[in-house]
Amino acid sequence: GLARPVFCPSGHVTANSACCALFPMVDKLQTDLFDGGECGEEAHSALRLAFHDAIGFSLRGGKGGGADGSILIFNKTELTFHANGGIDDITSRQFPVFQELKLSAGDFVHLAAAVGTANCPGAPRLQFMFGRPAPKAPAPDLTVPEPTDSVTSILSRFADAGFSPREAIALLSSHTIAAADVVDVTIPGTPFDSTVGTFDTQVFLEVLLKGSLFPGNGSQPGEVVSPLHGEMRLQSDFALARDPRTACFWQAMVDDQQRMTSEFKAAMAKLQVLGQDTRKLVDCSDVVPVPKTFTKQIKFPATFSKKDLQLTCKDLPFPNLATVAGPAPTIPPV
Ligand code: HEM
Ligand SMILES: [Ca+2]
Repeated sequence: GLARPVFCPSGHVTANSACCALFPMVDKLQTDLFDGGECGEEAHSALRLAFHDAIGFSLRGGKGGGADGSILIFNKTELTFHANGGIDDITSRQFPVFQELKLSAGDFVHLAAAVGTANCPGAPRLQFMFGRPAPKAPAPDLTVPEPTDSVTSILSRFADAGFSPREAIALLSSHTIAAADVVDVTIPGTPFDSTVGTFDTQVFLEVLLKGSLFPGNGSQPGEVVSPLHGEMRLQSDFALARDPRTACFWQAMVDDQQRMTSEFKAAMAKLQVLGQDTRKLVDCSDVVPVPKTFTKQIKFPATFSKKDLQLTCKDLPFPNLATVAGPAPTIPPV
C-alpha cells in the first residue's frame, strides 16, 4: 500500500525514514559548497560533474560504472582525460565536504547535482535516489562527448549510454546555467547564454542566432562564432541546434519552459542512476529543495530579432518573441 509520511527528528517530512539522514546533509551542502544556496559556479559545476561521472557507462558494458561517483574517488585517473578539463576545480571543492558526510561517492556527486541545480530559478526539482554502493574502478577515457565531436559521434555516444537524440537535447538544457573556463583560457567563466543564473530556455534561443564574433582570444578548438560579446558558443551546441536529426527537438524548447524542464527532469532521472540497480535504491527526492519558479517571457537579446535566426527545422513555426530594449549587451563573466 501507500507509504505513510515519516516525520524526521529534524522536523522534515519524507516518504521513507531512510531519507531523514539526508536533510542535514543537504543543509551542509548548501552552506559549505553552494555559498548558502546560490546558483553560482559550484552549482553549475556540480551538474557538469554529475554528467561526466554518469556518462562513463555503456549498455554493452566495459565503459565504467555510470553514476557511481568514480570521478570523485578515481580523480587521479579520470581528471587526466581531455574532456574533463576544468573539472579539477569542482572535485577539489567537493572532496573535503564529501569526506565529512557519510555518503557513498555516487550518492554525494548526484545529491550535490540535484541540490545545486535546485538553487537555479526555473530548474525542475530533480529526482534523488539514495543508496549507491562505492565505485569499483575509474571509467575509461573517451566516454564524455567533446565540443569538437561531430553530431554523429555525439549521438552515438549518447545512444550507447541509452539516450535518444531527443533525450540528448533535453540534457543539454543544462547549458542554460553553464560557463566555460578552459575552452578559451584567457576568458574563464564565459557563459553559454545571457542568463547563466537562471534555468530558462534562453540558451536554446541564443544558440540559434547567427554568430559574428569570438569573445576572447580568437578561435579555439570546439568554439564557433557567438552572437554576443562575452558569450561562448560551443561547436557541438551550434551543430546540434541545426542538424536535421535534432534541430526540431532544439527549436521546440525555445519558448516552452514546461517542456524543457519536464524533459530535462526525466532525462536526468535516467542519467543519475545509470549503471545502478534501482531496486536497491530508495527514492529520497523529497530531500531536494524546491526550486524557485521562472515565469518571465524570454526575449531576443537587445538588437536581435527573427531576422538573425538560422533555422533548419521545417516542421515547427518559430514563436513570436519580443526584443530587449537598448544596445547589444556584453555578457559579464561568472
Ligand atoms: C554534447 C554533449 C556536451 C558537450 C560537448 C559539452 C561540453 C561542455 C564544455 C566544453 C563545457 C565548458 C567547460 C569549460 O571550459 O570549463 C561545458 C560546460 C558545462 N556543461 Fe556541458 N557538454 C555536453 C553536455 C552536457 C550535459 C549532458 C550536461 C548536464 C546534464 C552538461 C552540463 C554542463 C554544465 C552545467 C557546464 C558548466 C559548468 C560550469 O559553469 O562550471 N553538459 N560543457
Ligand atoms: Ca539561462
